[in-house]
Amino acid sequence: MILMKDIVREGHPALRTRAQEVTFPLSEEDRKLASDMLEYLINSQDPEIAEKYGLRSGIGLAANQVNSLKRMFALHLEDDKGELLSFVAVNPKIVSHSVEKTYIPSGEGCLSVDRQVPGYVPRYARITAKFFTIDGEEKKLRLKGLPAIAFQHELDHLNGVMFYDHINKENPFAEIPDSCPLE
Ligand SMILES: O=C(O)C[C@@H](Cc1ccccc1)[C@H](O)SCc1ccccc1
Ligand code: NI
Repeated sequence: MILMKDIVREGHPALRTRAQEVTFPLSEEDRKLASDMLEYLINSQDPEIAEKYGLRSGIGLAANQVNSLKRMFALHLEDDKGELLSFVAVNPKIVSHSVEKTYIPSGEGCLSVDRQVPGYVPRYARITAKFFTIDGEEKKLRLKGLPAIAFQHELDHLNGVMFYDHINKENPFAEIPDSCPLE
């Protein structure tokens, strides 16, 4: 199982390196990595397991964060209708997005960042995402709200981008044009 010691932190080169596309069929190693990443998120959201193993709660985890430069990330969260979104996205892309932006008023955090970095992180409010499942099936999802934000946060990791790269350096809480805060 993935533990906090397996998650690389700021300063590790993997967090600033673009991950490489995965080829199908996935190797046994890649399938295990995908399964372990999703398992981490599920474990981290279980209070007993999280306390027992000292896991920070996460709704997303990208391969770069466990020092693997493969274009894969896991998401495990409920959408605003209470539907569970739980999958590993392989070779994910945003194929279209709204002009309107959104942001979390309390800012974003990251399992690879052991500090608070205050400020608004502008994200597209709605996205159409395409990715492959670990079995090579192509999926197309329209996301909004926290799922859309999480997808963008994780896709950033695959491109070596950290959430605070998007924060206005002059004024971290400057109004974001054409945006609506996450409810
Ligand atoms: O480090 C990661 O990639 C996991 C991030 C993902 C994330 C951050 C901000 C906004 C959306 C996703 C977080 O640690 S997950 C923790 C979390 C939990 C609930 C809501 C927001 C963030
Ligand atoms: Ni992160």
